[in-house]
Amino acid sequence: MFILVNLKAYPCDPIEVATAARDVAEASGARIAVSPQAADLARVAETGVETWAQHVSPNEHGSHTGSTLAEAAADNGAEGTLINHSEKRLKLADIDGSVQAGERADLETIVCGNNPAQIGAAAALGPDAVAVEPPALIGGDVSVATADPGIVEDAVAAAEAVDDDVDVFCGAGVSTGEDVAAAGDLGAAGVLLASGVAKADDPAAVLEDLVSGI
Ligand SMILES: O=C[C@H](O)COP(=O)(O)O
Repeated sequence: MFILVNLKAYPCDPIEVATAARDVAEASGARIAVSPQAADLARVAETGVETWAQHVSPNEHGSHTGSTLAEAAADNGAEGTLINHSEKRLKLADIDGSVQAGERADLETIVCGNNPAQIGAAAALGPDAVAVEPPALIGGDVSVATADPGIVEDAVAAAEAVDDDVDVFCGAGVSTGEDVAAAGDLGAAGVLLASGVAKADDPAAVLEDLVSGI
């Protein structure tokens, strides 16, 4: 199970979380990545933790003010990128373009979707993985794997029906090792989480608990 921690725009210290994630990953052998704000990519990557962008634009180099180029993310240490997160929705053509941009820059790609139908459509665009996140459960304290296990199972089936090379992640409300284990039991290859770590008083302790569920 891959544990991907999205720091969103929470007022946490990205270096504290990155350092804790690196240490827990090294001690446990678990795959843990941290996804900070674009402006923090380089200094988070310098800690040695696996670093992901929260978004990349579909654009190539050119007159695209305000864009986040996949190449720039990669040059600043990103190894992968989220695309179409529930809080950064894109048009279909732009999701496709961002997946291609990620591939162009050698970034791993995870396309997010709200439900199994969107997950099937996302899988058809050829990302490395997709992540199902019911918006109503994001930021809450009940894991998607507990509150709505069917949506995870249906997302796994939807992706598999399109392309069984595309891994399925789930996210929303994941904060414990039990949540990670439950997600794995439903067929998820990883979890996408944010508030459980980014808002924690002791991110290292939460990460240690999370990896206990792998
Ligand atoms: O990117 C992370 C997801 O939106 C889940 O967020 P959450 O763990 O705060 O529910």
